[in-house]
Amino acid sequence: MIEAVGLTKRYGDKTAVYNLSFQVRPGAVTGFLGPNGSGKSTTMRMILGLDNPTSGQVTIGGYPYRKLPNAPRQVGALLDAKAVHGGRAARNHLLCLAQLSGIPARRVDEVLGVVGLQDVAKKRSKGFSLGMGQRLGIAAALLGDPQVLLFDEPVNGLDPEGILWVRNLMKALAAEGRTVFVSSHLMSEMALTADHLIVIGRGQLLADMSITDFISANSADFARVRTPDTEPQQREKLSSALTEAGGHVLPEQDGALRVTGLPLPRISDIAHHSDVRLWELSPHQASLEEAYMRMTQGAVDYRSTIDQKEGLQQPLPPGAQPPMPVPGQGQPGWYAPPPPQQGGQSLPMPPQGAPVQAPSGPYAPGAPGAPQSASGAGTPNPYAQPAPQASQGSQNAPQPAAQGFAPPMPASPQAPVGQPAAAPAPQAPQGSGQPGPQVLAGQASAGQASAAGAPSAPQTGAAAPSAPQAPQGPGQPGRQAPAGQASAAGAPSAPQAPAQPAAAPVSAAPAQPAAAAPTSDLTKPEDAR
Ligand SMILES: Nc1ncnc2c1ncn2[C@@H]1O[C@H](COP(=O)(O)OP(=O)(O)OP(=O)(O)O)[C@@H](O)[C@H]1O
Repeated sequence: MIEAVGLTKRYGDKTAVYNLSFQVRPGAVTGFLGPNGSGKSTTMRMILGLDNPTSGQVTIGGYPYRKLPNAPRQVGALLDAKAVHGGRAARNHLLCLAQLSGIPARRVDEVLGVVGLQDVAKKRSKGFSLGMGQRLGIAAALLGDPQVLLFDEPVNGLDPEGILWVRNLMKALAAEGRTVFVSSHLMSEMALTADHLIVIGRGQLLADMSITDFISANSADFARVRTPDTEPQQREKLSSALTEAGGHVLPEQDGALRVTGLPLPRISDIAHHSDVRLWELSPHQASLEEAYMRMTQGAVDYRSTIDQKEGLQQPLPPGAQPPMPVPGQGQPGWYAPPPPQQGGQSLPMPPQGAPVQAPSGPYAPGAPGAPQSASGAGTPNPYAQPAPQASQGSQNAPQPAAQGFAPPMPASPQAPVGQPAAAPAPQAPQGSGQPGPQVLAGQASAGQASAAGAPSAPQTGAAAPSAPQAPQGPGQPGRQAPAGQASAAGAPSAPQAPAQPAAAPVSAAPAQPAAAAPTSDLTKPEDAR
């Protein structure tokens, strides 16, 4: 299990992650979502010990990554598929990583087969397509047959078949009882892959719940009603009748009506009593994408100047006033109103200028049963800056609710974090200038090139150079070394982290290994080479 408590990361005056607390449990695929720049990669880097938290902590199986014995055998990661030595053949690349971790060479061929790169194993990776690079990165993550896997945008660049393969692979890995944490911007893919979601916006926790709960909490069922296209007056008549009955009616682009607030049988009765014929009356639920957009749109930092949130809002008829939010149903104009219990206040984000509110949710510091934040709680909320004057409205500024058709945000869209912060000067390496553990970034599961004579360390997925982490000292295996199995008791077959905190897996007992999943036996020390 991965557990973050009060995790905060600042780069100079830029707060990338703020007071983040969550758990990623074994036996499930946990999706990690958030708009661009919301702090996903930074969080993943902190999980992998590639960045130090400014405050708070994150552990894997109860240990910070750097203190995990034989981490490459316990944790595999794909952060940046391009973080490979391009001049090295795919197989040799994996072989280097395997050697650093004491993984038998035969495992290299296994994972090459698993990712479908066996035919190009001897080709240099610099000639690889984006998708082939992703596959190589996934192979590296699987190399140590780890119990915990992190993937940052794993389907990036993959063709449909590759996407399907990754989806099945993630599910199979989770079904084996592994912890699978995966970020993606592809909502449709997440909807098909993830069991649980952690959503962040501007570095703060927005949601931590099952995918079904997330959709129902951020959307609501609605009905599509269609009257004969040839009789527009029927549509008007029905629209009035439904509104009179307490429904909320919005026009769909194809001429249908989107009705919320009334059950289908009631809509049918009203149509019948109004003597209106129906061509369609169908129930609908918002998609994950709609729910996600609805939740996060106020936390989007980077938005096109021509983006009018098209598709999220119904255009207002000429001269019409924006509808008022409906208590218990949120703001009309969105795909669907929020569920009554949410009252349109689904984002646990602090109001502008308000005192710091720790993220709510089951794992929020201070919540019953929640781990206490080591620090971070009580620190000033970096987002609680004075709101800009309306006249200064920046493109990045979240749209305040006063704009009528903005979605029902919680107390406030945050004051804008502002432009992307210039990267602060990278911190001085604390070590001797060796390529630090960040060389593992691309494939953190296994030692990356440093010890294998590879060129300078590839950085993680983040654009800005993260501070080189202190090497753990010459000769110290750290994450690069193939140290014995984590459980140290010489039981390498059990890649469970020691002192696993008691936390029930989300899903039941691990299922049977799936065919696609790596199942090689890395348990015998003598197998290591
Ligand atoms: N090394 C760094 N120095 C300075 N700022 C950084 C650094 N790394 C990340 N940031 C900033 O922290 C914020 C979060 O970045 P991060 O890469 O974690 O976001 P993300 O959610 O992964 O974004 P995306 O979806 O675009 O990949 C951004 O504003 C980014 O500019």
